[in-house]
Amino acid sequence: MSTALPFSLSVPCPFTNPSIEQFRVGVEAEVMASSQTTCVPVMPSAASSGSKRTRMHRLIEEEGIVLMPGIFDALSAAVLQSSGFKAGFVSGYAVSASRLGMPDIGLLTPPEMADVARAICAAAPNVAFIVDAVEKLISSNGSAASLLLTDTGGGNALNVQRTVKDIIGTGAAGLFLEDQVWPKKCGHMQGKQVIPAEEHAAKIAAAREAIGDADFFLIARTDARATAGGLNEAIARANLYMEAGADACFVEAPRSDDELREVCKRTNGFRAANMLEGGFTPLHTPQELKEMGFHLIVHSTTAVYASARALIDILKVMKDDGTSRDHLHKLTTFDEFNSLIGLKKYNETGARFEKFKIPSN
Ligand SMILES: C[C@@](O)(CC(=O)O)C(=O)O
Ligand SMILES: [Mg+2]
Repeated sequence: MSTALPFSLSVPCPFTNPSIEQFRVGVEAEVMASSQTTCVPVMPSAASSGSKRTRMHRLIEEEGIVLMPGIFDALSAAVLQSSGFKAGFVSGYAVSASRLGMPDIGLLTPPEMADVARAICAAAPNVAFIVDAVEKLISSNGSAASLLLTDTGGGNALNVQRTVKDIIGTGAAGLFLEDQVWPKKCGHMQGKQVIPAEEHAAKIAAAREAIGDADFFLIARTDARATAGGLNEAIARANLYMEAGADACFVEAPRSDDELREVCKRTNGFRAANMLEGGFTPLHTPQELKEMGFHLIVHSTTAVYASARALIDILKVMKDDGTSRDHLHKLTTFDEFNSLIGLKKYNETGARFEKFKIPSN
């Protein structure tokens, strides 16, 4: 069985053998070497990730840190755009809930996610969206059998390339690609497992190749913090994925401010953080995260939780009172809502073509 990576690493790297034991030895060596470094938030360049400058690179340069609230359908995307956000996150957690009414445990399929992402990008064309890629692996639980399957079939790279091209086709500005074993779970749930680091690095390299010249930003996520290797392994993985061609890394679910700082101190390139209410990671403002050394923030669940809260509350009113008339302040008005979804613009467009109507006598 071949163990070579389909790309070359610019620094000596311990991660070329699929034995997870040897991977851990490499992680420990990296920890020893990196413990000498200090935390200085620096702005990486597009060139440092080996990719070209994209919409997302420009936003990071302009804003210093980019806040991307998670949204889940065309309406929430329209609200995001009208609120003045330049970037947003198409959250797998929230789409799974809104499209399927199901939890974020790997039930959403790639075409369902691409379909939602397409509607979102069309509804909010001024916003740069990062899509939480849904991407099923052929098999990947770290066992010899699964490695053999993926090595001989090369299926993961092909599936990743198809996913990436599908998401580029939706009009999105980038995606998250994560290293969880399928079926994946929300990063703040228990019982997560990750595929071998080399396998995910190969997927990142395959994604980079599929992106080609497209204006598209690749964020490599690792969920290894939740596994036996802990934060050290997660950091080593993030750096490996950056070497493989990611534009930014995302260490999911650090458990304290110290861990957030450690991620910034020891990972290379642009960094993303996830502020999930009720999750493992302490919540911070963009300024606080910027000072730590982050460049991108997803607030994955805020909008879907707020929507659910609003629906629960108003539907209780309806159940109890049978009318909304004493609670209109909790609703948008008729005019406000129509304007949100662009009625005026559609009416104007329609009017421009009315001259072609047959005159009535
Ligand atoms: C970011 C996330 O993947 C949630 C998570 O796993 O923490 C999402 O789908 O919004
Ligand atoms: Mg997700």
